[in-house]
Amino acid sequence: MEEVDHLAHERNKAQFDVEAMKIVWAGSRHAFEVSDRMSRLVASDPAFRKDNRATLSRKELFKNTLRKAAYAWKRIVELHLSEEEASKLRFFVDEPAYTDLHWGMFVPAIKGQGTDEQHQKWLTLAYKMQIIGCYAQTELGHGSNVQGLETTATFDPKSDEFIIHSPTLTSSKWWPGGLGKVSTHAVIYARLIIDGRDHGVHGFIVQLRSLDDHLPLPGITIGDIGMKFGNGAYNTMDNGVLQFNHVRIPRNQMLMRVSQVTREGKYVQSDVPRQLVYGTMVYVRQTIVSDASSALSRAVCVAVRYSAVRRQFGSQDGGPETQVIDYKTQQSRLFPLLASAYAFRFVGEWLKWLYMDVTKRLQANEFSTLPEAHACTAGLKSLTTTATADGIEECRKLCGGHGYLCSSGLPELFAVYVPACTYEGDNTVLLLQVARFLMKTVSQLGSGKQLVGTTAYMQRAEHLMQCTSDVRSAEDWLKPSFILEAFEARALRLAVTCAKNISKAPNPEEGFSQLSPDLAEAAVAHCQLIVVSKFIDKIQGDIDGMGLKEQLQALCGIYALSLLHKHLGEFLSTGCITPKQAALANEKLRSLYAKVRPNAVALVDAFNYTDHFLGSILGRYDGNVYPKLYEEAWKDPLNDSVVPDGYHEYVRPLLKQQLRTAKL
Ligand SMILES: CCCCCCCCCCCCCCCCCCCCCCC/C=C/C(=O)SCCNC(=O)CCNC(=O)[C@H](O)C(C)(C)COP(=O)(O)OP(=O)(O)OC[C@H]1O[C@@H](n2cnc3c(N)ncnc32)[C@H](O)[C@@H]1OP(=O)(O)O
Ligand SMILES: Cc1cc2nc3c(=O)[nH]c(=O)nc-3n(C[C@H](O)[C@H](O)[C@H](O)COP(=O)(O)OP(=O)(O)OC[C@H]3O[C@@H](n4cnc5c(N)ncnc54)[C@H](O)[C@@H]3O)c2cc1C
Repeated sequence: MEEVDHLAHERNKAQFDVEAMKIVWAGSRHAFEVSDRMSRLVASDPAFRKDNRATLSRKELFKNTLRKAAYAWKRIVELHLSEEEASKLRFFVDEPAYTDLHWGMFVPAIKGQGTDEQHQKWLTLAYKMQIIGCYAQTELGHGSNVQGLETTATFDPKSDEFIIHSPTLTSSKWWPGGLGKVSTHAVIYARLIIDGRDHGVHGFIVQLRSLDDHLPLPGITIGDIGMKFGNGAYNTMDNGVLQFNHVRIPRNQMLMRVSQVTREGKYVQSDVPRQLVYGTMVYVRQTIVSDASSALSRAVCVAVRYSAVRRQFGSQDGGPETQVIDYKTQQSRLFPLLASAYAFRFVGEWLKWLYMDVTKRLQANEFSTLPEAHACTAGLKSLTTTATADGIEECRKLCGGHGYLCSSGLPELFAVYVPACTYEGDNTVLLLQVARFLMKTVSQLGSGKQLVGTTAYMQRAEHLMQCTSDVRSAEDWLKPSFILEAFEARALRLAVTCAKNISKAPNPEEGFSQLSPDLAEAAVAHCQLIVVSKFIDKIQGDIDGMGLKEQLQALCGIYALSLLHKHLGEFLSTGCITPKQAALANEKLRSLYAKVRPNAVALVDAFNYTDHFLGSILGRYDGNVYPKLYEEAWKDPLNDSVVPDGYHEYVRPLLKQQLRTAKL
């Protein structure tokens, strides 16, 4: 039967070159080609089927993931895939697995915190997956407060070993992915004790299970922590619990780049800052920002396509009803999310550059940009994951009742995604880290110290503290200088107000604690400024292709002005803009929605997602939603029989009883 594209009329309206936008979205032609090839490879291979996850039991689900991971690895080896290709393949397989922690945290922890000899020994094995590792930091009693971890690593000079021990129930490692059932090794974090003295938390490589029979080694108790939120979803991962009972490891298994313990038991701190022990988290937070744009774009792709298919009300003279995407309320909820997906993509690209830059500097023992890298990765991780989790849920609502079906793909996407607000640092805890960085920066204002990077705008404090916006028309709100000034003034004024209020407290710590809700808002304002400014930078760079710049300008305007609208109280109360200017911003926003409307479907096509990856009947490329929803319903196991199991035991007796009652 001939395939019909129910969204063809939408695609024909596009005013820009979609193929060129695919390249901008991917980052480069090369990145696009890799991504396109890997997505097709996965989509065309039945071994990567994923439409049955919600109906599998935990054991079936987990075994299925083990099978996929082994098969993916086999394909990676057979096809000689590069690191870039392999990680794209993993992305399109779209299933959390122990391999994420092995490649995403265990390997980077050894790379970042290990010595050359340690790299030689452990990375050689890890790269071939001859050992499988995880990242065991969090404990039952402490996750956010890393300095509060209780596991101990006591140096025994007689045997030249560390004794790893869990002294309390709350010191049990709890949450590490891959730990529960698969990992043979872990990088664990424990307090280093030498001669009774506590030197704080350090990383150690510990073997957990036998490489012969996979049984836990002596002194180790280990298991899975149980089912998590949602069907399928993150339950493909074996998040684990681990206790040590005086387990001995050789001294050379402490990760010794940051500090060393000598044969004599002397603790030596190198010039490298202690915070490098937290380096793996900085790396992963940076990757999470790009992942946010992927998750949000996926939800938005579903919601935009379905909103163009779905019609409700407004039929005139028996004609078709209105497409729900034409309702202004639908646009005002959906288009800021579409704009955010693009915004997070570009800020993710920039953050990757920042991370690579700081890594190069660290290798050359230049540590000055580390605090900014920490603040940016922490803050942007927090901002983008919160917005993405909320955005996925909003997309579900934008799809009405059908969004609640698993076959929409949105419930599982939300369930898999939402822990990103917690893992790699609780989002509020991370905002407070940004706030500390901002308070330090504000305290340096007027000291003559040159401010660089993302806080360079504070250098113009004198102007930004007293300026009012010069916006006079709705059109003015499209000018980058007006947008930037409003966001800079708001961020600076919120930070300075916090600093002033902290200074009135009996001591800075008490003041910081009292002001923490305001500080978190100041941190959000600073991070939003970063995202807006990186979006503007992107547009001002080289962008080739018919109509691309216009579309990206519209999306950038929507991103910035919808935030301005959402946080209007802050912009007005800090006196950055007037109520009249706020009304003009809203007027501009409405006109931008109208500009994006005919391009909306093409703007999500530019993500280049296959139907396999989207996993959503509502988001199908061809828009053929209703027949497929109908077909899908019949596949549910409940429909295997006309009369359900349990009818004769539980329903029929009730019905009979009602009959008897009715006769009375
Ligand atoms: C089926 C599929 C099969 C496919 C198979 C394919 C196979 C191959 C494919 C290969 C593909 C690769 C795929 C890779 C995928 C990668 C994906 C990764 C997946 C990730 C999943 C996530 C899992 C989750 C993991 C975790 O959650 S790990 C635990 C995280 N924990 C936290 O984040 C804890 C949060 N807490 C903290 O960070 C800190 O404790 C704190 C910062 C909150 C406070 O710390 P502390 O008390 O020490 O600090 P202070 O406030 O006193 O500050 C001291 C100073 O230090 C500075 N600081 C703090 N942190 C840092 C830092 N990180 N860096 C630098 N500086 C830091 C502060 O600013 C202070 O500075 P100052 O003194 O100047 O003020
Ligand atoms: C799916 C998943 C996978 C994970 N994978 C791993 C892994 O592989 N390895 C690993 O080591 N860990 C892992 N974790 C653990 C994760 O890193 C922690 O759960 C996370 O860092 C949050 O810490 P917590 O659980 O201690 O939260 P808590 O700190 O107990 O947070 C509870 C509440 O207290 C608030 N709060 C805490 N401290 C402060 C403060 N100072 N000021 C204001 N409010 C505060 C928080 O905002 C939050 O609202 C994983 C977690 C999840 C959910």
